Amino acid sequence: MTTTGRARPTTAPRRGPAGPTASAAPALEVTDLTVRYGAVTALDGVTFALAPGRVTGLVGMNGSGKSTLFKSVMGLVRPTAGQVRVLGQSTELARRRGVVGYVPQQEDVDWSFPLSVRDVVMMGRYGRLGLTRRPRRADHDAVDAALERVELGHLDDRQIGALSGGQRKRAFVARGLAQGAQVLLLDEPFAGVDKRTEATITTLLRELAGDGRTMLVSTHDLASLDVLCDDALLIQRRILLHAPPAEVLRPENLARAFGVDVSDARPATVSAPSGASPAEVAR
Ligand SMILES: Nc1ncnc2c1ncn2[C@@H]1O[C@H](COP(=O)(O)OP(=O)(O)OP(=O)(O)O)[C@@H](O)[C@H]1O
Repeated sequence: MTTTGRARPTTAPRRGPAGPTASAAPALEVTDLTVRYGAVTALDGVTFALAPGRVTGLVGMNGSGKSTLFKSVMGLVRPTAGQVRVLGQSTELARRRGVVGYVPQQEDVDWSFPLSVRDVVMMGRYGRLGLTRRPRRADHDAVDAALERVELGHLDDRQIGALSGGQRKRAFVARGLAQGAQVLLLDEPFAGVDKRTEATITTLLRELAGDGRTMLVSTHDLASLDVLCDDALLIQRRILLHAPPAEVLRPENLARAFGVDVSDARPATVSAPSGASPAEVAR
């Protein structure tokens, strides 16, 4: 399986808003989810469902609740109200069974920690290790397969912080694969990576969706939204829109989410000279 160096895909395979898997049970179902941190309401009645095998972008300004949504799906924050089901299971069960995986934001990780790439990917197997916590043949095989899938097999002994930004993201995707995650949450996987690396990660995520995995990806890179995603969620504490990328990128919809006129955000005109996306400019 080769992903590195592939040409940038021109667009995500179109499945339409309903798609062939629309009749399948949702891979991720969020119902009336409200999360408050003291006086701050981070999420307010969030409701949506994702069908299996789709890549969905999560688009919203800073502080709109994207990370809180991810943490809720991972069972790391307790909802004030509402519920989350992953493949029909509670968040606690889904996390224990490893069916949901998380690729964190760059700044949420201590990269100086003395762990190799292989150690990080092996973490995906922790839920399956016996009392001895000693990996068995099947665990090593799963880690090898995951590393190969993301093309990091040759760097497995390297300290995790000694990887490039894009390689670090791929290492965490591999952790999710080793774990057997069917639902992957990726928190800004394109932050700080160059265009070529972005294309490599995009191709990898599209391949994983082709296998039937479901991905929710927060991104400020609006120009690439329709290359990566089948659908997008526009969020501002609540879900403003759940639609194909072209619809979400309509200036009037972006203006609702960002509170300013970001009409330059249309894909054809989005490449601002600074390289910053309109969403980043709008911060
Ligand atoms: N632990 C916390 N305690 C109090 N308030 C919090 C906490 N975590 C987040 N918030 C607040 O909740 C709101 C949503 O934050 P969240 O981190 O989910 O947004 P985000 O969309 O991920 O932002 P960004 O794009 O900057 O990562 C913000 O107003 C934030 O200040």
